[in-house]
Amino acid sequence: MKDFNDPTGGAFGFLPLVVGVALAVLVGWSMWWVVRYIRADAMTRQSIRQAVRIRRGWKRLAPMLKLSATDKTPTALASLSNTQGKPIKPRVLVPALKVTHDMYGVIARATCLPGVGLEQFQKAAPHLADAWRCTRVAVTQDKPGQVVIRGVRLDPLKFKTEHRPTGEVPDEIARWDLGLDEYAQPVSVDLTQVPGVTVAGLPGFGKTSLINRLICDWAPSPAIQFVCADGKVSTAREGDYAHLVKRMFGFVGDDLEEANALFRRLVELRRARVSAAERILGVQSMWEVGPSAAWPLVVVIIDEAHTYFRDHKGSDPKTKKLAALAAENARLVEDLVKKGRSMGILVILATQKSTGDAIPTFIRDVCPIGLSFAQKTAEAAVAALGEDIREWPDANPINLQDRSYVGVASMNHQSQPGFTRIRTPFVSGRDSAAIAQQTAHLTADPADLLTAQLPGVDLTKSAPDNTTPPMAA
Ligand SMILES: Nc1ncnc2c1ncn2[C@@H]1O[C@H](COP(=O)(O)OP(=O)(O)OP(=O)(O)O)[C@@H](O)[C@H]1O
Repeated sequence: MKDFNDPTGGAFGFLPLVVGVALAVLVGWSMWWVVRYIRADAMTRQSIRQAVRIRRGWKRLAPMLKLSATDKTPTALASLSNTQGKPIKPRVLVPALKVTHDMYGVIARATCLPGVGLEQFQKAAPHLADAWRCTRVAVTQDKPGQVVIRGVRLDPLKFKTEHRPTGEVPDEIARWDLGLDEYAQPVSVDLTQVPGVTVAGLPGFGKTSLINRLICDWAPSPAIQFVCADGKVSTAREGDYAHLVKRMFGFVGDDLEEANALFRRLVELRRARVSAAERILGVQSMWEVGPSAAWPLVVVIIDEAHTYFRDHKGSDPKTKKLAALAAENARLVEDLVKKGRSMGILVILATQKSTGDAIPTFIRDVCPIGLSFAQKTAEAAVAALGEDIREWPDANPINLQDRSYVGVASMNHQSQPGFTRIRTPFVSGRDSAAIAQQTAHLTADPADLLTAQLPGVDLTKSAPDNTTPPMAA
């Protein structure tokens, strides 16, 4: 019954209930954390403890690192309550910090303050790394008024990872998931509108595994077709692509003449597509409408590319013929890289050779994305990634020669300055074989798809750019 003499209106009657609810929430929250902690692996537990330490120490650490601001203007409340006219102490503002964790370390989000923004946090990053006991700390800004501080306790580049392809059609066409960067953030590149990619590196450091992943992730899409020239083998039954060949509409080994015929066939496909684009797609660039099963993105993989381009020196007829074939191969591949993009042709060139002629510079320089696994010399790194790598010593692939860096590559992307180091995952031969088997029925020759859509039309005649290069002597 309501007590009309109680001036609090009976509010204290609810106090036990409120306290009870608050305690229940606290116990529930603590239990949730304990369960989370117990279920986590050893590395994640360390990160949880690290995150707790960071939260606890932040109020003291921030002013020491000049990551605080002093507000000298008294608040309205302080002015009102200051009846004795004493000087009011300025307030020290500390950025609010929210910290989450993962197995490698912590991700903290801090609010900016007047005079304390991205620049100040970036300057303080080495000291934050020391105070938080991190191998490295990076500060970025993902929205105004807030910075993201990524601290890694362990070097993500040194932890081997594995990727198991799902066999599902990718959500986004032409997105290449590469792995994790040095801050354990996922790295992927958009290969739409990209004419070519180069992949270099010492033997056995992960080039093939990287390309395997691309094929396995993309193979379930009928809008993508693959073709391969592998200079390391003589037949498709040998080597790294033996199990993937089922998902390829063409394959050649180290025979220069056969490779030449394949490259010519692809250049002819490019020309036929140029003449058919308006009629079939209604636009001049495939990327305006995107690839489809009828007009698929053609991924041309040229592995051990130096086999096809290397200079053959000698005056005997056989050597002369090889030299002419190699020169023509380079011209044909240059054509594909320079003119294939808008027609939906993407060329991926891989090589373990570390000299400038492995992938001719006139081809390398038109490939906007370059990746290099370990290299032995500075010159080899330049041959793989261009002159700029000299200015980025931390990312130079000559520092990746330790076996713990098998699977780690340095990448440059023409749209961004600098280089990113990436831990790429291992893809097992068994998994890629299974994907190739499951998706083999999707394999189709893009030239046949084209003629099926325009029966009776001679696309080689109507092509505006129909001068097929002369056959090698
Ligand atoms: N991303 C990776 N993570 C861990 N280990 C890897 C990775 N990639 C490759 N490896 C290991 O290295 C071995 C060689 O890899 P891969 O065949 O991809 O090298 P490669 O650079 O293509 O060599 P080559 O130039 O001789 O063809 C693999 O069998 C595997 O044991």
